[in-house]
Amino acid sequence: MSASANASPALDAIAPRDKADILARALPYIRKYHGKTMVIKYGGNAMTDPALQQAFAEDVVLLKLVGINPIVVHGGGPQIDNALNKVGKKGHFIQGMRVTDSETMDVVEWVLAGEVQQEIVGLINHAGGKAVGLTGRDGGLIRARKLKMLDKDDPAKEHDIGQVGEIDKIDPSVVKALQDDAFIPVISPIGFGEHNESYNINADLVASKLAEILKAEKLLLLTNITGVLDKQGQLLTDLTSQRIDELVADGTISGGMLPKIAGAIDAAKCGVNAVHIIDGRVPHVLLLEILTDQAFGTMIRAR
Ligand SMILES: Nc1ncnc2c1ncn2[C@@H]1O[C@H](COP(=O)(O)OP(=O)(O)O)[C@@H](O)[C@H]1O
Ligand SMILES: CC(=O)N[C@@H](CCC(=O)OP(=O)(O)O)C(=O)O
Repeated sequence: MSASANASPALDAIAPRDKADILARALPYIRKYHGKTMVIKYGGNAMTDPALQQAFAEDVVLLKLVGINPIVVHGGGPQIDNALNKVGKKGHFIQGMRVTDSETMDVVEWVLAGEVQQEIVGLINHAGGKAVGLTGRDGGLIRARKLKMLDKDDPAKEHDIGQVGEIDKIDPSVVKALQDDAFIPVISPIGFGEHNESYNINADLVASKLAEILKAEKLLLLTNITGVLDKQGQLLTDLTSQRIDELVADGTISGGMLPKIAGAIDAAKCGVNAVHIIDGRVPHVLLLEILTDQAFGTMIRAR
């Protein structure tokens, strides 16, 4: 494919000098982030449009080629729902986590580690990168245990949500080896337990923990909304731990945003410099977020 295959009339209309200026403005960011790790959570809801998927893959490859280390953790909630529907089952969530009986676990594994992961790997490789798909089993990456879920209104009450895991330990050696060797790891959020059983782990929580363990410079959680919204639907551009507690307590943050925000705040508290929840529906949002001064979505700060 020639470099001009992606040209658009709008881009062609920009004067050469302005084009050069736009490219040159990325230099300070490339210098700042060269050699740094960025953990990117690619949400299942953000990966439904082919043009956006291609833009995502191009961004990941470009970051790698300028010396930044992207690590992709993918979700696939809607894709799992579709597969469950085909076998006559309906997805059911409690506090943002999928209730996972053993039949559902089988579907989760083949959808995430099969269809979804391989599609992302294929797109990145087609864009010129060297992506490698992993699950938490590979190289002993994610050891997990059964999640103990307490009811958010009544902590004396416990929900049994089946084979949903919480992370026990991350061994990042396989990820480090791959990233040092010019590969781009693409990780499915599946862990293994002490009896070799599989666990379904929320992808935001995997991305957050990996960002912490890898001492990532940034954690970017790509989703299908502009960021965290208040009760009136306005974007909240900056959130602290205390404000998040209030928004969870009064029900402003719910559903899939609950594990996302929990992971984000943990990563921020554990030293990840910049944690952002951003809109994966914006084409090339990764390049815009990392290599320009454009602010996107919600930034999460420990204090
Ligand atoms: N306060 C909030 N601000 C923004 N989104 C919220 C909020 N509370 C709940 N949500 C829901 O969380 C969803 C994002 O979580 P989720 O569907 O799990 O996305 P992903 O697949 O990207 O992880 C949003 O689309 C929205 O429906
Ligand atoms: C326990 C749990 O809920 N696991 C998620 C894993 C996939 C995921 O996190 O996908 P998104 O990022 O697209 O929501 C699930 O089964 O849907």
